[in-house]
Amino acid sequence: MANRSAVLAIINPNSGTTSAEQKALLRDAFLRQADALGFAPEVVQTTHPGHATDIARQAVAQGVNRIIVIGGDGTINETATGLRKSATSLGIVPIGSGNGLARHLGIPLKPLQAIERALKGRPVIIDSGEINEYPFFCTAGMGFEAYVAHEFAKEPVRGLPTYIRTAFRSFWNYKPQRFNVADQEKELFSMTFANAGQFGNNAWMAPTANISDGHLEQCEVRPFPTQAAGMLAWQLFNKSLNKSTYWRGHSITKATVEVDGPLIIHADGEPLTLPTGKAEIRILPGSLLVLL
Ligand SMILES: Nc1ncnc2c1ncn2[C@@H]1O[C@H](COP(=O)(O)OP(=O)(O)OP(=O)(O)O)[C@@H](O)[C@H]1O
Repeated sequence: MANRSAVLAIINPNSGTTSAEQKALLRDAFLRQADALGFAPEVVQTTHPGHATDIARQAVAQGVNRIIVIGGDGTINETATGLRKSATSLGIVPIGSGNGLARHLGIPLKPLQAIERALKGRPVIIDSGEINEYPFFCTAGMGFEAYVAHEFAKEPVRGLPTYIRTAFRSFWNYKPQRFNVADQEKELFSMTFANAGQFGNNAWMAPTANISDGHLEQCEVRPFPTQAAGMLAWQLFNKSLNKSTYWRGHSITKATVEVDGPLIIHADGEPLTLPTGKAEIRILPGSLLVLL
């Protein structure tokens, strides 16, 4: 028999709210479909945070062509980190809480369809971003969205209902922050660096972001009166936040943001803290192959 092309699936047992049984069914479906299509499939389950990056790097070194993540944006981030600037393509089977990258790219949200897409799809080049040493593929940001990411990480249960509750509670506790951006002091509710247009769950912070144009969208939301919150939330999910007078966005390739004291940020929803208070953001054009 001719040599079969290797395809590796990485499963995060901790992603989203899918049960262990459902994940086992997806693993079996992946193995079956890949085998039927003539691949030599293998599955690895992550055992700890950061594990997916190591697995991906090892697979790249072994010349594996396709790596398929069965997980959420955090696991996709970790895997894609190991694949940047390599010839190995990333397939996405979204089972996370937000699935921002999959939604932006139009990848099916039904896992069986997504498996088929990843196995039959062709590699398409996209950009990625970096905030200090942390890569991101969807969005990175600071202000309210970072505050929510840090609060969400403290919750014992993941998933959309928990996220909504956390965001709602955070809104009442959060105070807009002062940022120094390009030597200009500004008070902002939030600041986002968008490679993809949305955070996940169709919350479109950057409705016009193009994931392969060699630029990030820097989106700023000014502080707003409480009575404007409903309209802003509606525009966020209606993909029309760029029509709001509180929103401002422009295309960048790099940016520097500073605050007094440690800066809390997120990269693809993962909560991080920059102890120096300084964030350097940049685009890495055409740095990842995604199976579409
Ligand atoms: N075996 C494991 N045990 C515990 N945590 C893990 C394990 N493997 C990976 N992780 C961590 O789980 C976190 C969450 O995973 P993931 O992003 O896939 O799901 P999610 O958060 O539910 O989805 P989304 O990012 O779409 O909200 C990641 O930060 C990853 O580092």
